[in-house]
Amino acid sequence: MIKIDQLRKKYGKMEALKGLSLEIGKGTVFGFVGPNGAGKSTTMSILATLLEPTSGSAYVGGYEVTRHPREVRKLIGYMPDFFGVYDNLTAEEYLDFYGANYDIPPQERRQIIPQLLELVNLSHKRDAYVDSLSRGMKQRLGLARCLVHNPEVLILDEPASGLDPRARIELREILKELRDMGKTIIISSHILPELAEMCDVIGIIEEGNLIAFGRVDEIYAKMQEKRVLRIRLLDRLEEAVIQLKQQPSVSGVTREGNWLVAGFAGDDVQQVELLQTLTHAGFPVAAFNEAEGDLEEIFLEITKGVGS
Ligand SMILES: Nc1ncnc2c1ncn2[C@@H]1O[C@H](COP(=O)(O)OP(=O)(O)OP(=O)(O)O)[C@@H](O)[C@H]1O
Repeated sequence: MIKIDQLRKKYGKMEALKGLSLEIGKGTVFGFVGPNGAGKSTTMSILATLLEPTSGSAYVGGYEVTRHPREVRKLIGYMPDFFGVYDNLTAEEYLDFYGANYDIPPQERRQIIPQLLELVNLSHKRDAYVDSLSRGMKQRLGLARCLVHNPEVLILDEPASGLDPRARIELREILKELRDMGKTIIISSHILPELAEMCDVIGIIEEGNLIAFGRVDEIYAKMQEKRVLRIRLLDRLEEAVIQLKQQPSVSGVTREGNWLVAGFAGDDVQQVELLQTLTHAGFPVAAFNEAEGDLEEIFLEITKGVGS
């Protein structure tokens, strides 16, 4: 659905994109991760036909963005990271205004707008002025705005930034609904775990280069292989080290005071079995838990070099 090929963008001497290439299939939720200034907004603006690349090409639904901007605009809904101010418009008027911009006839708009407000949980704010809405509500209204012409692709630039946890959950639920409707979604953030929950595929961009690209389920499968267990014993630590080293799922046992730290390649059932083995052998286990995996580190490790 989306193809980016050797995309470069220079702002004066500054090269914001240095030959970015990637492909996103139809119906995929793609998470675009990178620190501030990495080039996410630049890439998204090019896809949204608002910015010309210096060289390279980008396609949406088979249309090259610089050669067929009109066709591309019909296919996409774009939500920038900043909103303008709309002093005198209510939520409903705001959507109506954008619907009219897309030449949707008034009668059709009267049908679509209540549905959109319902989708983004803003039916009760239909007559509220846009400026009076909370940040989370404005984000949801912005999302409704990109949907007025029922686009196949959504390009959302940092939609979760500045939202409180509850507003983030609401946004995530709406994105799930949109994914179920078969939309292809590109969503950016500088926080990987935030995106991993709602995306199928993730790409990491740094200083205008794509440094990693991969499926989220593959990353989680890799995380399973790299689990770390922390076990606290009241006594008999050296004996327990020997016992643990005999288990095929355990590797690299080290001792930190009363704690044993062990690499573990197994599922939850095998983890329970390991605990049972220790307690049946009479070891005084006071604590048995799993250390949090570093998603970012594992992701980079398994997808290193992609795009370079
Ligand atoms: N209009 C512009 N003129 C000059 N430089 C720009 C312009 N827009 C962006 N840049 C620079 O290009 C680089 C990439 O910026 P971009 O906004 O694409 O990054 P980003 O990953 O979206 O970051 P953020 O999360 O901060 O939006 C940055 O160094 C930025 O300062």
